[in-house]
Amino acid sequence: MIELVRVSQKYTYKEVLKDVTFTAEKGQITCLLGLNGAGKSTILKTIMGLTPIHGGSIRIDGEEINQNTYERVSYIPDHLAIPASMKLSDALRFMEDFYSCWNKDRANELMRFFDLDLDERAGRLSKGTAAKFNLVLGLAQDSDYVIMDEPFAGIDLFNRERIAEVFSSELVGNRGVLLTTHEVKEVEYLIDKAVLLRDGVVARSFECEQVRSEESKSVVDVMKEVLLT
Ligand SMILES: Nc1ncnc2c1ncn2[C@@H]1O[C@H](COP(=O)(O)OP(=O)(O)OP(=O)(O)O)[C@@H](O)[C@H]1O
Repeated sequence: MIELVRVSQKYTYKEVLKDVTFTAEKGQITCLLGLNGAGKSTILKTIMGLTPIHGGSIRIDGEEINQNTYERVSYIPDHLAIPASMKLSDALRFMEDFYSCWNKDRANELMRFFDLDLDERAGRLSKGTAAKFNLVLGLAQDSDYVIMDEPFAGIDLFNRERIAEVFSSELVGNRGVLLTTHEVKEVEYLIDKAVLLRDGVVARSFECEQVRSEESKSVVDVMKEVLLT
């Protein structure tokens, strides 16, 4: 389980996260939701140790985050971070050399799943194709958790559906997924748990199925109630 306990974070004097507490479990898709600037990307970066925290703690399967825990978590940022001139085949080779947890078979399977061309260069990919290749780079690592920042941003409906398919496939399997998205209406059927953030504070976190059955509300209904009032 990824566990944040009373995490706070500041950029210079601005307090961006305040006492953030929630968990993201293995085998579940947990979604961080909130308006622009609520602190979603900052939370993902703190879990990956990319930005320091000023209070609280972050644990992965009970262990405080450290160099070893990063091996268990793969991070898919909101942009493809490889040189534009690099061929996809070279990027895959680079990842294989760099990551001991790289799963070559899964990488090949994902390339086929998304129908990606090994000879294409990163800089020539459309936004949707770049997003798919970004998922390949993240999901081909044998990690226990996958963290994704806006995997659906700017992607057309049909490509979004193709990307969403991967979440319920063996390619994600029993891993824990923590993601952010603004496309909640379209993908809420995928989400097990929602964590609503308002101005760096967890305003509510809930199991989506429970809210559907007990309160007859969708995730968007709860978001409107909690974030817009
Ligand atoms: N490097 C930085 N320096 C200073 N402030 C920052 C920095 N990065 C983010 N912030 C501020 O932290 C707050 C949270 O930003 P963050 O990117 O985490 O929000 P978000 O919920 O992911 O937003 P969005 O939905 O627009 O992507 C914002 O007020 C933002 O201006």
